[in-house]
Amino acid sequence: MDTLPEPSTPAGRDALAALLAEPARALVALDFDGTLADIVADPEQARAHPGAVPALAALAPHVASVAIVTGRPAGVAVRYGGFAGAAGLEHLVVLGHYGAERWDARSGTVNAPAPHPGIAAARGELPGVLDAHGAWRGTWVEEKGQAVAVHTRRASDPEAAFEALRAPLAELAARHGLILEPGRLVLELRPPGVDKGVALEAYVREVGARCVVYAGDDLGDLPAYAAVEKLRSDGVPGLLVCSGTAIPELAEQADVLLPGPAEVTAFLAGLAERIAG
Ligand SMILES: O=P(O)(O)OC[C@H]1O[C@H](O[C@H]2O[C@H](CO)[C@@H](O)[C@H](O)[C@H]2O)[C@H](O)[C@@H](O)[C@@H]1O
Repeated sequence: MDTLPEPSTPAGRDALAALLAEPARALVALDFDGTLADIVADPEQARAHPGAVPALAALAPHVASVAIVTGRPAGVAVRYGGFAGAAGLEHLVVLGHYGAERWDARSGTVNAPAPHPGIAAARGELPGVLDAHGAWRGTWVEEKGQAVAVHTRRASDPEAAFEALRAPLAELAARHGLILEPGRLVLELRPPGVDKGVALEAYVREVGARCVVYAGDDLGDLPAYAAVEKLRSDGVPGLLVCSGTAIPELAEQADVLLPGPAEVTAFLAGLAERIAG
């Protein structure tokens, strides 16, 4: 990316200017699937764009921190991202399970809470609930450890399966003290208590960032966007980047709208280049 895209809003332009003026005080936080990795039919085949690690590694030494904030288990995002042991990413942090888990490149370890008992109970009932509501051909269950997700992308009618399963899965989640987290053709049953907004705000405080960039593509990124809006109202400049237009609410709020992970990667590389001069 020879020239950085001009943010479409005054707040976005202020944030980009603040970042370029004082990069050492900035946090750059990114979602994984759909933002750094292309959306693919099989979630186990998702991998970071080949330019993502080099771009993040070029940027990281210039900013206060680079973090991945994902709905994936932290260890899975580290593996699919190719983040472990990457030169330049020695301080990378991955906040997984919407912030409930954390992997630190410094230690190479994942910190995770005790599993919520509702997950095992809901998992046990899930096949019966799926059967009772159409047993959509091609529906796939992702075992996430701290959560369980029902994917409809490969169902015979992905949107219809998503809509048909939404209410029964919300009911199953509620019965076991869980919440239903909807995403791009995925319905996830997970413990309550944390979201990407809570995680982002806490991490901003931890690193003392005075400027934030957040990039995302999905419904689960809306709380992070809201956290950036709140930080802005507290005087911390924030730049909202959206990858793709799958979620119109996100695209409409963004200061910078990019087509997908290839362009997000180019944007990160462009930032690094501009900062390095
Ligand atoms: O917070 P994220 O990093 O964006 O993770 C959100 C969910 O991403 C994955 O599902 C999505 O990507 C899959 C692979 O491209 C795609 O097949 C699926 O339709 C998408 O919803 C992942 O499987 C989930 O566990 C994450 O919560």
